[in-house]
Amino acid sequence: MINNISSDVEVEKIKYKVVEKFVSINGEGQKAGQLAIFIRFQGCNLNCVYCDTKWANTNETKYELMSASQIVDYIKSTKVKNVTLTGGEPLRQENIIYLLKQLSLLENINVEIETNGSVNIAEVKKINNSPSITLDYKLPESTMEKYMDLTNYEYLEKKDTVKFVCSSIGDLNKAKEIIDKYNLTSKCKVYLSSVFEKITPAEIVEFMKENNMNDINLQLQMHKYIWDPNLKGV
Ligand SMILES: C[S@@+](CC[C@H](N)C(=O)[O-])C[C@H]1O[C@@H](n2cnc3c(N)ncnc32)[C@H](O)[C@@H]1O
Ligand SMILES: Nc1nc2[nH]cc(C(=O)O)c2c(=O)[nH]1
Ligand code: SF4
Ligand SMILES: [Mg+2]
Repeated sequence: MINNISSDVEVEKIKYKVVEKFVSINGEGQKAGQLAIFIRFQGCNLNCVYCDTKWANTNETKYELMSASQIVDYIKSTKVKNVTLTGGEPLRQENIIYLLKQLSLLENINVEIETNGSVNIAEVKKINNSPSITLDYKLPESTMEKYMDLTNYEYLEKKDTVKFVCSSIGDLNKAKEIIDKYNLTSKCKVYLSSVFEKITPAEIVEFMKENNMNDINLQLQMHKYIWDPNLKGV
């Protein structure tokens, strides 16, 4: 994290590793169906079995080094008002808090971060006009459950989302247990999503009906239905 940034020159030296940036419709989350700018950062501290962006996580991946002001200029050039920061794991980018502060100053721009649930969000929440957070809880079949930082649930606000990406009925049972234990529906939005081609949306709906899961949203990754699910940049 960078403290006491003293000059514009110093600030321009801070660079973020961007593996792709594009405009599409948001296929996920509270702004699903709306135009959004995607900034995808390189590298991740986890390795989920189902990860659909493993290519972004390797050291060999080509990336563009962008300063906060270059990212801001790109955002302004698109004339699109929703921004999704994703990856990889965006909150593992060095000095990401500085970028988030710059983005929080932009008028009429709505910023959200997709984060994996293992990184503490306390510093993000200290920012005025902080971005909304979509916080994954990595379920057993991801093999990454042991890394979840459950202290993050103290900071959740109505504008945030906890998302459970499910591969099986076992995962759904675990999601329900966590939702109930932390009373998540009273704190923020709660989404259930399917690992593409591992469990059908119909099976998730059946589970929701059987378990009276009110105040919870089923989420489909819309972009994977619109385009080839393996296509980058959409
Ligand atoms: C690629 S991740 C990047 C952000 C962050 N690392 C995370 O895991 O939240 C963005 C979102 O895609 C979800 N995702 C990744 N692979 C998926 C798949 N095969 N099916 C459904 N969702 C997937 C993740 O769970 C996460 O919610
Ligand atoms: N269209 C589209 N919507 C998305 N919403 C979240 C995405 C992500 O990879 O985090 C994503 C993505 O990759 N594409
Ligand atoms: S945390 Fe996100 S980017 Fe990292 S491996 Fe899991 S799904 Fe992929
Ligand atoms: Mg994606």
